[in-house]
Amino acid sequence: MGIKEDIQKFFQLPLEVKNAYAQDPGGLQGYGQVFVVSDDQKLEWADRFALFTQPPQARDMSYWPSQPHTFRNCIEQYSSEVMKFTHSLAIFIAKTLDVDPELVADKHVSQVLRMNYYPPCASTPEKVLGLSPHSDGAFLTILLELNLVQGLQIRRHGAWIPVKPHCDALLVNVGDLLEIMTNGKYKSIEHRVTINAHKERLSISAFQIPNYDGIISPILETTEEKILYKTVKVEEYLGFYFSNKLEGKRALDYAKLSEI
Ligand SMILES: O=C(O)CCC(=O)C(=O)O
Ligand SMILES: [Fe+2]
Repeated sequence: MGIKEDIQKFFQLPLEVKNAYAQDPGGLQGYGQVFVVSDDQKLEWADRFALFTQPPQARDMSYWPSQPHTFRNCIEQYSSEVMKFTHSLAIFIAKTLDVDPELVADKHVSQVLRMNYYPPCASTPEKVLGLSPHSDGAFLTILLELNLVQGLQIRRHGAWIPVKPHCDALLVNVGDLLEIMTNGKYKSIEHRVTINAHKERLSISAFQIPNYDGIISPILETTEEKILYKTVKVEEYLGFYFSNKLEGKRALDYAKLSEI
């Protein structure tokens, strides 16, 4: 049994079983919604289940489901494979920037896995969103779509462009922290998820994040290069990111130096 089947089975479990892993109020881990910052906010058409998976000492096993019985194992394996993949990707990114790979090595050492279940909405699919427009606060996000239902869209020159689903491919999103670190040479991508009228959609996001107590500062290629972003504390940036409603790339304004 693989992770795709296990995620599907987990979301099919009765609500009271899933609720044994419910998020604490204000918490990020467990089963529930995300980014609920006020009572009168419009909710997203989705169920989610998030786990801190890396480094291993960050795990709280009380959130790791015992059903389906292969799930914990699958999560663990998937998590470590994605870590290896992200590491090669980060080295590749360092090469494209002509910087020492050591400089990026600690930027993706933490990982949060988030599993997303988007039920169909037969009556008014155009009136709901599975996930509001946002860019990811992470350094890199590795996304796997579990079935071939279209839903993910990216914003390009103001227009929403559907991303064709692939079940056998990993999709890589540049996150805000990579944008800051590259002084804007890699731009985080704004995206959202729409809802299908008849079919459910499932995906798993692996947010690759730097050490929580570290900092991110723009790496400059030349001394003449203008610095466009502030040096941010990772914990502070993510704290700011998670305490706000998702709103396009608004969170990144926090780190932008004003244009002169
Ligand atoms: O479900 C998807 O395709 C995207 C999920 C996503 O953007 C996220 O988890 O941040
Ligand atoms: Fe995202």
